Amino acid sequence: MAPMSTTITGRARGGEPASGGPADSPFVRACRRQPVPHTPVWFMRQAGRSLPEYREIRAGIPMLESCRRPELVCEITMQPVRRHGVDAAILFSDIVVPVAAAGIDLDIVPGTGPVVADPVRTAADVERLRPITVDDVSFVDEAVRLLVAELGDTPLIGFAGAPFTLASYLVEGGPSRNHVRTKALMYGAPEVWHALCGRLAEITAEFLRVQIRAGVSAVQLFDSWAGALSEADYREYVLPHSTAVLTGLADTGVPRIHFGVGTAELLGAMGEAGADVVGVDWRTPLDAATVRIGPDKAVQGNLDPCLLFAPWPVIEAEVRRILHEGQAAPGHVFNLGHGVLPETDPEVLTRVVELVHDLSAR
Ligand SMILES: Cc1c2[nH]c(c1CCC(=O)O)Cc1[nH]c(c(CCC(=O)O)c1C)Cc1[nH]c(c(CCC(=O)O)c1C)Cc1[nH]c(c(C)c1CCC(=O)O)C2
Repeated sequence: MAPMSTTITGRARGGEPASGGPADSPFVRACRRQPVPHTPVWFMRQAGRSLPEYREIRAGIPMLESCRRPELVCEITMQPVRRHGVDAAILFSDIVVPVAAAGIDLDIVPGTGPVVADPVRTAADVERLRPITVDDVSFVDEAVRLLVAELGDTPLIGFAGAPFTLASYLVEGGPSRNHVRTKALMYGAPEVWHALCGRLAEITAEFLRVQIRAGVSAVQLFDSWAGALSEADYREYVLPHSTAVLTGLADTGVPRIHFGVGTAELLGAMGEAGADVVGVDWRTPLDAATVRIGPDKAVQGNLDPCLLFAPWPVIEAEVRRILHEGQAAPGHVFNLGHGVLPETDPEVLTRVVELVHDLSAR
């Protein structure tokens, strides 16, 4: 990793790629559907419990507290970059960080996920979500600035949770299998639902703008649980809010990635929300996904995270297949179809990075 010796000048503005720097990296170029020297690769949840160095440095520090310490965020974000040689870093944070900053009392419980003390289910509850400014998440601003200086030519991905996925945690009060209460609110009190998602869209957009102003090279909007919806309901209840977030960032010129799980039927609609890149899970081959998404967007994915537990020849064959199918798209960022599982052998991840680079070298 080349240390950064001068000020950052390589970042793209207004969609014009500068030469050198992260804006000219294979990852950002692939997002923009430009020619690349090799297919770039990173992994969702690459920073986390699969790494012994992560478990060591996090020991005794609660998750949300870790997200609020810029030096620690910087170190955890760097760990997978150093170890695996991935083409992008992703900020160590969580989708509920801006919601906590907006005034919602919540915690991230190990082995469970986000837990909300008083779930949001009425119009009065929605009022508890106040808008955020950079001052509410100054630790994120600081962490991104530290990272951009340390990463040099390696791009940093900022991220946020999309309104539906955030709303699901807020309405259910925690992780949910069927999103029953969320859907009950959506169908039963659509005006409350839209007010909630409208506020979440504003918070999310500001959270992403803070990261963009601090220097991230791309952003990913995680709508992890959108696959629970039919396309018709997605279009009616979710798409307007995700569109507000993504199209609201168009003026920044920073590539936008939009990802969800189980979204085979939603890929076209998710692309319409204003993404440059659509993330695809392992259920849909990338060539089929490209037909649904259209020829003007790149794709990201889509190795099944469970495949990393298979014998190496099986993994190798799958990586080859995905690289081949990814050629149907105008740009391909190699990734998993969802996050790295905590039990994953990190050495396998490193080998996958090498393999993707070797097989795709042009
Ligand atoms: C749904 C969602 C959440 N958080 C996130 C999503 C969207 C992505 C997805 O679909 O997986 C996003 C997220 N959360 C985290 C990142 C860090 C960056 C990365 O390396 O990808 C990112 C991008 C760190 C984290 N966020 C969390 C951890 C684990 C906390 C720990 O290490 O103790 C990490 C590394 C906690 C968390 N936070 C959440 C869950 C479901 C969990 C796991 C709970 C558990 O199994 O312990 C909510």
